[in-house]
Amino acid sequence: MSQPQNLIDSPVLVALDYADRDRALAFVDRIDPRSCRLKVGKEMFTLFGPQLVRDLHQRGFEVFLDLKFHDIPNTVAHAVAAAADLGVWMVNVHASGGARMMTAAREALHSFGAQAPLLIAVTVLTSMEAADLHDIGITTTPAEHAARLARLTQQCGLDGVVCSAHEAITLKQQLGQAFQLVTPGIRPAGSDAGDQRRIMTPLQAQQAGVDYMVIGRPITQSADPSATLQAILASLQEGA
Ligand SMILES: O=C(O)c1cc(=O)[nH]c(=O)n1[C@@H]1O[C@H](COP(=O)(O)O)[C@@H](O)[C@H]1O
Repeated sequence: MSQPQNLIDSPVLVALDYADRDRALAFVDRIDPRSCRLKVGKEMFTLFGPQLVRDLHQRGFEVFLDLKFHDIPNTVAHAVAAAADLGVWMVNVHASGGARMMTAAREALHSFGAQAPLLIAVTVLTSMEAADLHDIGITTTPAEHAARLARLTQQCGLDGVVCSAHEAITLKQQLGQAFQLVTPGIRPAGSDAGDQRRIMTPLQAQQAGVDYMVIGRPITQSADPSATLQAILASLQEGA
């Protein structure tokens, strides 16, 4: 295990969603590991596997392994333990996998002690709105459904949830400050929403009390990704 010990204070998690490893690393090599953490998701992990995570660790970055595990409890428990073996800083599952699945995932991390990654659960994807939930038989609002899944996640002893920044204020009130909120669907003013639906600007998310904000395309697809990241960090510092 080669987990970097950055102890960084930045709330920004850059979603490293590139199909090209060289382009991804060219960006990574231009930024400081103290300025953000990196999220490796399904695209890059499928293309480049665990070696990519090791390469990022070697460069001093902490990594959120975003594979959103959702399977039978035994399979998810082993997958989460494999992520811990890789030394990642954070790993996630889908809360809709249910209480037994989330509990199995948490128990799989016991033996890692203080080296265990943060374990969080996805509530309602930020790309989903009420009509999408309705299609799959859920008739409550995204906010109500996210709150229900977040409560279940906390009861199972996980560290926090992935949700929309729109839900942050209510979830912090209901579940307490220590329960970590990770919010994708972050769009600096004027940037394209793309497939995201429940969005907020970085500053609004910070003011709503989120712990970590995931930002992908507004940074990675900008003409100068490292300058865009710096501008976002500066706007957050001004607002703090
Ligand atoms: O778990 C996630 O990170 C996640 C959950 C969610 O509800 N919505 C969501 O967008 N994500 C991830 O966050 C990133 C958002 O990227 P951008 O939309 O490009 O900023 C992507 O890598 C998604 O896979």
